[in-house]
Amino acid sequence: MRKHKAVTLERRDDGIYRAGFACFVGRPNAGKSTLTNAIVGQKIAITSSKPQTTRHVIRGILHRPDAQLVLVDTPGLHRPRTLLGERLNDLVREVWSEVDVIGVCFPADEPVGRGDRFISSEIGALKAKVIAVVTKVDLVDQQTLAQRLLAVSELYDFAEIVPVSAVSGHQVEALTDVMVRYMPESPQLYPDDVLTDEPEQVLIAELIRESALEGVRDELPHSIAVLVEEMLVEGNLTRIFADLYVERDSQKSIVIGTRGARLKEVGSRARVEIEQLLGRKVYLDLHVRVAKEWQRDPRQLRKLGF
Ligand SMILES: Nc1nc2c(ncn2[C@@H]2O[C@H](COP(=O)(O)OP(=O)(O)OP(=O)(O)O)[C@@H](O)[C@H]2O)c(=O)[nH]1
Repeated sequence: MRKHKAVTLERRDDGIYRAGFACFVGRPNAGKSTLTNAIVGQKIAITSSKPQTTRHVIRGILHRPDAQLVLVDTPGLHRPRTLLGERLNDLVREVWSEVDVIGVCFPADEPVGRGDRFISSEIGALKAKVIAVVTKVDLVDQQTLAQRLLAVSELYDFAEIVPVSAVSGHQVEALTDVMVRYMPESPQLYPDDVLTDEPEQVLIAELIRESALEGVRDELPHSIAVLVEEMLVEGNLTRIFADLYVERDSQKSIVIGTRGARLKEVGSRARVEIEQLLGRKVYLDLHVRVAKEWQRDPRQLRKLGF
């Protein structure tokens, strides 16, 4: 995933080392997290077929001999209905003002819509170079792709428009090349071996959250938060104690399932992922707790890391 030989040789000719920050934005489900993972080559952001599951700003770092690309993964911008929604939007704007390149993602398998127009109208006055990324091109035929590219080009004066598929890998390298081209000349920003600067606990909490969201009803995603309370390393084993917060008792029963069957599934699925992340054996202890209306309560939000 991180081999960019041909490109690297070409870049090195100009002898300039570039480094900087980039982020992908776009409507929910546009494929931002999957693309971030495809570029960095390791599962660091959380993907899900449910919209708006990426909450924390997670950075993935692409290291090349000629450049370093720091990817900042933001939650989707949306109409805020709760305090959490407002904070998420503030966070998105903060990230946008700090990056060198913004890649606006448009899923090739859906027509350009109101959400896309809204986002394109919000990115105008920033210092960053704005490029368009047409994602999931493996899902459409050439004709549909051509229509999308045209519709996207009419939305905004993008510096570039790059069609990609994070799943097949098509054009992912070309995309990183374009992004690197817009990075400023800069010394290396992070040491070679750093892939993300998110603390382990946050990544683990996100993996648990992703697992808990699988197969639940559409209204639940925003109501689940996960907090890793404790991690104990014992020889080859890491014991993790985590709390899964929901807003109402009824949601608690959904998450737990009949005689705890669902929670057990959530736990085993998450454990496999966490073991992959840590490269160690994991014992996972999950508790479901009700924090009434946590999304509207500043104290609870702070406790849960927002
Ligand atoms: N076929 C195909 N599916 C993709 C591709 N990229 C992403 N997907 C799928 O699209 C869905 C959404 O992808 P995500 O990466 O979670 O999208 P996102 O934009 O980060 O979503 P939010 O966090 O909700 O904003 C997932 O089910 C992915 O597997 C792609 O290149 N091809």
